[in-house]
Amino acid sequence: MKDRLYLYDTTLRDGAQTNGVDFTLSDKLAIAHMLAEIGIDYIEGGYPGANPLDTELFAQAHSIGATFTAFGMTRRPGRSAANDPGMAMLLDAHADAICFVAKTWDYHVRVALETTPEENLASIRDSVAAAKARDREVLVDCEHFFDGFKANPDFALACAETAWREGARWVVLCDTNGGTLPHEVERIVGEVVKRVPGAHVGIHAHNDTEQAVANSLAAVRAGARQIQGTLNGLGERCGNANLMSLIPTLKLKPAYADHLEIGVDDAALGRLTRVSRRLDEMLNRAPNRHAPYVGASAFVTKAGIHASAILKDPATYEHVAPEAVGNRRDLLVSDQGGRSNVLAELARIGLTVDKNDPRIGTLLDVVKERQAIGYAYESAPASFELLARRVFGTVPDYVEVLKFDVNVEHRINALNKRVTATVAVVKVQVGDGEPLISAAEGIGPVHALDLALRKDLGKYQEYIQGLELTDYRVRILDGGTGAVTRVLIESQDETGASWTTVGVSPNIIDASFQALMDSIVYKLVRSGAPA
Ligand SMILES: CC(=O)SCCNC(=O)CCNC(=O)[C@H](O)C(C)(C)COP(=O)(O)OP(=O)(O)OC[C@H]1O[C@@H](n2cnc3c(N)ncnc32)[C@H](O)[C@@H]1OP(=O)(O)O
Ligand SMILES: CC(=O)C(=O)O
Repeated sequence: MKDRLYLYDTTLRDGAQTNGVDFTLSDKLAIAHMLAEIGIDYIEGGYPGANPLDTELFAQAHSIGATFTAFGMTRRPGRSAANDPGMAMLLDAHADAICFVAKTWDYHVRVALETTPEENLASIRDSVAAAKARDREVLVDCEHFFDGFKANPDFALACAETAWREGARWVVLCDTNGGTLPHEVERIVGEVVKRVPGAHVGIHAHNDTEQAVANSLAAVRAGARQIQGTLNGLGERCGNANLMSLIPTLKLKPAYADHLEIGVDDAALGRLTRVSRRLDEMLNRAPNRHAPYVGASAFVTKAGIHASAILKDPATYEHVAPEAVGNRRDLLVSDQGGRSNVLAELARIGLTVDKNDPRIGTLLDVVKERQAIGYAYESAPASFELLARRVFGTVPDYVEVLKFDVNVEHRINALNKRVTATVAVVKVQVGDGEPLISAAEGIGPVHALDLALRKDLGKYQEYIQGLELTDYRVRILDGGTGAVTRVLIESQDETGASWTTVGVSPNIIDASFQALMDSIVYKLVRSGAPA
């Protein structure tokens, strides 16, 4: 029989304290449903009464499917629970549970609360009793517990024990300032569980030494049975324990999975990567590619020696299977790779090639030469695909660019306003016909060039109608022989497919033009345009 370990999500409360994060009400509702769907036991919605959004959330969020929890502080010193407006908001909120934050460090009681240790203990007692009287499940977040324990263990333990004896189901030990180390957490939680049963002890770790996940696991090793954390590690300052790392660890690592059970099933585990990306999308943040388990690079290898072994058996260089968390494996082609990376990439793009084909070596040499002058094929798979298809002779000569010209003019117009006008002209040869000349005005040189290029490609025009440039990134590189510019362009088409191409040149317009041309030719190849 496995021990049940409970997961408590505080994305909507501590996560809302993240610098740069501002949830809307619909974000909060969507996140709450997403958390319930993956099997999180407790969802802390926010702090009713602290702001109109959180108050409204508790009016609207019903039947979430997890224990929906309201957060707030214990009664203020010198007031009764019945006469504390903050407590009243908390007790009136439509929540299944109430989580009180309580002081447990005597220094904080003196300096921040400006009261006595006895009054703090009374405040914990009264607050828990008031919530119990309203039939709520009660949790007490013991703020600064670890720092408090180091300064005055008797007082910190008295606070935790008071909460427990008054009927709190959970006494949650908080590493509020995030400075405690795993061996300290394990030792201190070990002391707490002698006084409060581990089945009622939780951990709330902040990530200020990047050990919030390790600290949470250390607490579990010492007997704690609730972990508080957030999606993608959101939270005050450096964040909270990242549930996207904790959940797979608890599910997939025998040290935990063999004796502990969480509410997340295997199917939900397989949706974790999607959940993580969805949160970033809502927050308009670029996902952390290097996030453990769910990051885009978590199961990607550039190294040739690794790729060669992975092709034989992925377990050689993977600690868990990417599919378990809904992620995927990728072997990239770059200057760090060998024939195995190239073969894997050729298979991915659907080019069937004998593994002894000498052109594999040729392609690898070209990639390495071009990476040395600034190309980055691992970031521009569409340009790699074109390069590979050209080496294997499968890209038709669709379009030949005979000339292009960009003119940027800055002037004062008839209304006495300063204006900058950019015009690009492109001359291309398509098949045997007359050369085609197109001009376009854009908001900048690359925009103008893009518009002119795509204005008239003769018989290929119909294939590129839905093509759109969606991102443009420039980096100046110093390769030792003077600065060169690397341009990465992301494009999208009417099917929603997107791809990235690269151009490199000492001249930014030239680099952009190469990336634009690769994007167009890639689209023609994708669309199966005839030669
Ligand atoms: C470790 C954590 O993350 S705890 C959660 C922190 N999150 C937040 O603070 C976000 C939401 N907070 C808020 O919107 C506001 O701070 C409110 C509405 C809660 C309170 O606002 P205000 O009444 O204006 O008080 P203010 O924020 O200035 O100060 C907090 C007060 O609570 C008191 N307090 C702090 N913790 C506790 C506690 N655990 N129990 C009782 N009182 C407490 C402080 O001593 C201070 O009292 P004072 O005004 O007499 O000095
Ligand atoms: C409660 C809380 O967020 C903390 O102590 O860090």
